[in-house]
Amino acid sequence: MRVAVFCGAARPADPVHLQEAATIGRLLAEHSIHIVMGGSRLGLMGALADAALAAGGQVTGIIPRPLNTPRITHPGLTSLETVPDMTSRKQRFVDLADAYLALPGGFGTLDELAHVWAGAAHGARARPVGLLNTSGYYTPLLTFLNHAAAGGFLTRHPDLRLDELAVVDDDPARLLQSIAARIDRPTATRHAMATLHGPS
Ligand SMILES: CC(C)=CCNc1ncnc2c1ncn2[C@@H]1O[C@H](COP(=O)(O)O)[C@@H](O)[C@H]1O
Repeated sequence: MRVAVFCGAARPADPVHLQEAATIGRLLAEHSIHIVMGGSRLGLMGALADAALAAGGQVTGIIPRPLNTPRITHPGLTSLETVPDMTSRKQRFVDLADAYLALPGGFGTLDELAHVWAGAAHGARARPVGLLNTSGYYTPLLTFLNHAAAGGFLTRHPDLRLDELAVVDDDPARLLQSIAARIDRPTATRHAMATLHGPS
């Protein structure tokens, strides 16, 4: 089972975001969930990958060729795929992932989230999306999405419900548990993720 993780490449103002990225990386690795991510050593991406690899996890980086430099690319990933550009990378995330997780991030993270939401809105097979809402980071975005839904802008696909867009939690283990409950995949994987308990 693979989870695509979207998260910031920048150094966050509050180091709690790096700690939470590391916690998510470790939890995914401990439950043998293969991580697919942007492939960078920078920011939350680096913290997540370092922790997952230290816990024996599998981490695949998908990196656009122009960004594949020693300064940017994580040197220890279990596999690295280069793609021509950012657009191809977003498609690879969709091709590979059984679920998506967004940690705090900037335009790149928002772009990746919007890509999967837009796909679901236009009828692509919906897969669970989790938002790690550390310190309420995503609360303003959720307020905006409710505003957009109230304005009638998110309902192009008749089956799309706003509460299905994302599972939101500020606790990494609880978030992963909620995602696990929604994954339309083999029971063994669901069972592995369902053993996640509480913050650690
Ligand atoms: C110095 C420089 C150009 C660093 C950028 N280095 C990057 N390396 C790998 N993936 C990235 C990079 N920047 C953005 N991304 C993608 O966009 C997201 C992060 O962008 P952001 O920091 O949220 O906006 C990640 O999920 C990743 O898939």
